[in-house]
Amino acid sequence: MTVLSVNLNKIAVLRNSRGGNEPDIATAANTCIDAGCGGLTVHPRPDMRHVRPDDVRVLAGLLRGRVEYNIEGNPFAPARGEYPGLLELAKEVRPTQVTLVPDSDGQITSDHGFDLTTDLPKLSPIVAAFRELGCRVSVFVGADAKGFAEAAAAGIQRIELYTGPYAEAFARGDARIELAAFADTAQRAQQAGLAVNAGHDLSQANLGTFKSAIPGLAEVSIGHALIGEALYQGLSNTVRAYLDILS
Ligand SMILES: CC(=O)[C@@H](O)[C@H](O)COP(=O)(O)O
Ligand SMILES: NCC(=O)COP(=O)(O)O
Repeated sequence: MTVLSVNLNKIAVLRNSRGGNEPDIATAANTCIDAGCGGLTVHPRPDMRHVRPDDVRVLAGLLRGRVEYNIEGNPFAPARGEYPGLLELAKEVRPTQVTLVPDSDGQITSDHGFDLTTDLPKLSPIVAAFRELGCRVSVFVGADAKGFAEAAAAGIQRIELYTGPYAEAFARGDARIELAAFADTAQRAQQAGLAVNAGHDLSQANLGTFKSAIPGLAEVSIGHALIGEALYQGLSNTVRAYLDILS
């Protein structure tokens, strides 16, 4: 069974566009949990465009003992203003999982993973710090990733496959090359003892094909497409509700 972890960043983006608290991230979280998701994901960034540190804290209280909590971010991004840094946030809220992503400042969204063959020496101490807090540690990587045995020895427990290139190829009509690369990477990671997560631009259109190609896929985190699809799938009901009020 692959866990669906719903990424709530886009709820925060919509809310932040106006200030105030609508749409409310706690209501969205409860709705996803009631619908049966196995986890919730947030990706706070120092620029505060998405989910903010206070959201991370509110969700921690709301989720505890109900579903898994996955916090994504760059562990090397320094504290800035209200953003205390990923390790400090994890110290406060003790998520189930942290997913380490090498986002640079100002990046619109995540577009690459860590290179385990060169980044492991700098990742190792921070991985140990997260493990000491009791967090499962996953590292965001691309389809060409290597160095899994060394990553496992450093305490990394999972990889998250950056599926953006797969989603693009699928949209172009032929993702066979990308799927084969991800399947090979997943198998090599699993053979080294790492579990395999995946995420970025997964959607109702492309998820089934991806899941079929990756046996043992542990978790998918999905936000952008899922929230967009929720608008389409809920829009007619909502228009009808307004018409009822006006009738
Ligand atoms: C690591 C990853 O792929 C996601 O965390 C993604 O970056 C989140 O999406 P947003 O760009 O919507 O914050
Ligand atoms: N880790 C990927 C994630 O949380 C969601 O990515 P996206 O579905 O918003 O592209």
